[in-house]
Amino acid sequence: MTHVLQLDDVSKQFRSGGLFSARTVNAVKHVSFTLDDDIPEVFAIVGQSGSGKSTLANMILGSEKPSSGSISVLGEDITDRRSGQEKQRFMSRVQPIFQNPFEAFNPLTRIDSYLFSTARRFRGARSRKDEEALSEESLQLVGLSMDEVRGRYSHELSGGQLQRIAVARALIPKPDLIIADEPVSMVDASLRMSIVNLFRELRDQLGVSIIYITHDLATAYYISDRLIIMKSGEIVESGLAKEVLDNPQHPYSRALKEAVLPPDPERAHEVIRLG
Ligand SMILES: Nc1ncnc2c1ncn2[C@@H]1O[C@H](COP(=O)(O)OP(=O)(O)OP(=O)(O)O)[C@@H](O)[C@H]1O
Repeated sequence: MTHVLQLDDVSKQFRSGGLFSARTVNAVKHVSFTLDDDIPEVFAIVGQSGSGKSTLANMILGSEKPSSGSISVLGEDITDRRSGQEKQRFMSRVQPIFQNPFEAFNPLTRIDSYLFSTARRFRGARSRKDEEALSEESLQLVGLSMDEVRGRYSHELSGGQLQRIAVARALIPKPDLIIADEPVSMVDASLRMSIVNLFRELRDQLGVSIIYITHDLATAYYISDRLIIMKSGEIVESGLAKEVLDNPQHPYSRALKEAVLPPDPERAHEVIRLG
């Protein structure tokens, strides 16, 4: 069986401070987990600020190198990718969605040009007609259309629309895995559920796996199949979302659940709607 993603005993240390006050931060400690190729899923990484979620995401995206351990995507170890071609192939398989859509899109650049350049780079589009067709196909998957996006700039669209466009852009290369790092924290509370629900729809329609990184246990419980809970760089609990949240074992997971979920977790979505 191939794995979409396999992390094996991954750790990351950062050294910070000056020459005489240097200290080591253990941002990620001995993290292992696997996402199987034949079972697309929404996999949540949950933890509070500083728990190591973004460092983990950056290592999976290849922008940080693990200090130890290995990461492989579809059976290929990503830590020793060399050529530009290999990098390009990897990027088409693993696509990111960032936290702040207003920062992800330059205010002076038309939004459609991000879609068009992704279509050229990853799908070999040669004409405007091809770029439009591939962009339209992806926008339709997120409930938008080229007519709503064509010629517009980021300030003319809402945070929710921009984040949907970011998802559409990430879908153009036909990735196997999407890494969404706090994708709804900058989006209006009333729109959050519709965006996170989109991840489940994409899992079912396209068979793409999604790593949903969040500090928000309620949305994670509501949309993910499996989750891991991180604290100080370590996984303190992992398993099927429902089983972990219905019966948390670690004191930290229990405290987190009590802090954010109503007594009846089936009603988690009500809390989310209230924001
Ligand atoms: N480049 C870096 N240099 C030094 N320390 C870092 C660096 N990046 C992260 N850290 C430290 O590693 C730890 C984990 O940070 P990380 O950003 O991964 O956590 P997080 O769970 O994503 O938090 P947040 O939600 O606030 O981004 C923190 O103590 C952070 O200060």
